Amino acid sequence: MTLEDLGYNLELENYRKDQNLECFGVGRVISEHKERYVVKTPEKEYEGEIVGNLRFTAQNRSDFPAVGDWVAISEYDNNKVLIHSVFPRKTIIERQAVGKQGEKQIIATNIDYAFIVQAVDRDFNINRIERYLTLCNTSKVKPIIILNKIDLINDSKLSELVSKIQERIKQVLIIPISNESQKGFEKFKTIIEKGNTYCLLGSSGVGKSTLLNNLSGKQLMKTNTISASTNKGRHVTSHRELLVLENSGILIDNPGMREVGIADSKDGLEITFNAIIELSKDCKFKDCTHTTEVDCAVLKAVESGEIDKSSYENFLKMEREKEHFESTIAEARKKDKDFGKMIKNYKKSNKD
Ligand SMILES: Nc1nc2c(ncn2[C@@H]2O[C@H](COP(=O)(O)OP(=O)(O)OP(=O)(O)O)[C@@H](O)[C@H]2O)c(=O)[nH]1
Ligand SMILES: [Zn+2]
Repeated sequence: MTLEDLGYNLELENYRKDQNLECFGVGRVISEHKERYVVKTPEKEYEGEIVGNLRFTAQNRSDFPAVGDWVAISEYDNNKVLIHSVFPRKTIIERQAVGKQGEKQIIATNIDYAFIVQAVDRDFNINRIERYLTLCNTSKVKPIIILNKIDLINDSKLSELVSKIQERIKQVLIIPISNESQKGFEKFKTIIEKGNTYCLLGSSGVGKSTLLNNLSGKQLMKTNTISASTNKGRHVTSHRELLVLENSGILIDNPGMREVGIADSKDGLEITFNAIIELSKDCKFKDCTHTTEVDCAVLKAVESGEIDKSSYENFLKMEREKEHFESTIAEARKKDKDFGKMIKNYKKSNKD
């Protein structure tokens, strides 16, 4: 295995030279739990710890290493390294931090492509695909739609579903597959390229773990088909969150990725709902909400069928969520500021 197999490239190497990091080794973070990292190099997997300087200069959580990061390291014990710095990230997938309104948490970095996995049975829902697409657009990760479990339907039903998606989502590759019958896998495997990093997005039960096992050629993730326990259908997550696939490519799959929603998606929404955004320039009012206004170009297009009604409703829903999210950030910032002011006044009054 080489560093390139792990996704290393010339751009990263140039950065390393520019920053005079050549005295350090290079590795990729493959898991993180409470500031304990596992760093992978072509030779080994190390336990990683960040150096004090990195901790002290960190402005916030996102300056700490995350799964997918390239880091400058030095070995200090047989299986241990110190992490000195984090290389610039090409892409970032993040979500709202649990319990912390308006704060973000990085789930993974440097992902090139996301497989948006959806099953053709009960799970099939184009709104949900749009949701994940928006996340991809926000994160600058390129999307590919994987339609799974096609063994459950016939070919004509499949082409019906594919054209339904294509009506609303243009220019995204759709690959129908079945883990069960292995149909579609040959084509699927050809799009996975060496040096590229992928992730799996999709709701619970669509077959992500099964797919991962199929791609890795090993049983890495336990899928529970029969489970007597209370948490039925839950898999046991293996320790490695980044793995090098059998033939080529790197796949990141961690618990956070499975719970990801939409965080800050302004630009993302604009790309996903490009047609709506374009039309809204023709609305009579600049601040048109496209709900009740007269001479609203968007509403007109929905009426005439030019814009899909469900796509429009999904757009409004995501806009509302985004606004809510942005106002919680603004509130949190204001609180911080007020607190800062209070401290300042306090210090001042103590001086006087
Ligand atoms: N018929 C059929 N069933 C499948 C296919 N792929 C996966 N399954 C089944 O779907 C169920 C859920 O699969 P998982 O791989 O655990 O789904 P997951 O997306 O990892 O779900 P979480 O672990 O909850 O996120 C299991 O019972 C699988 O055996 C398929 O191609 N066809
Ligand atoms: Zn409008």
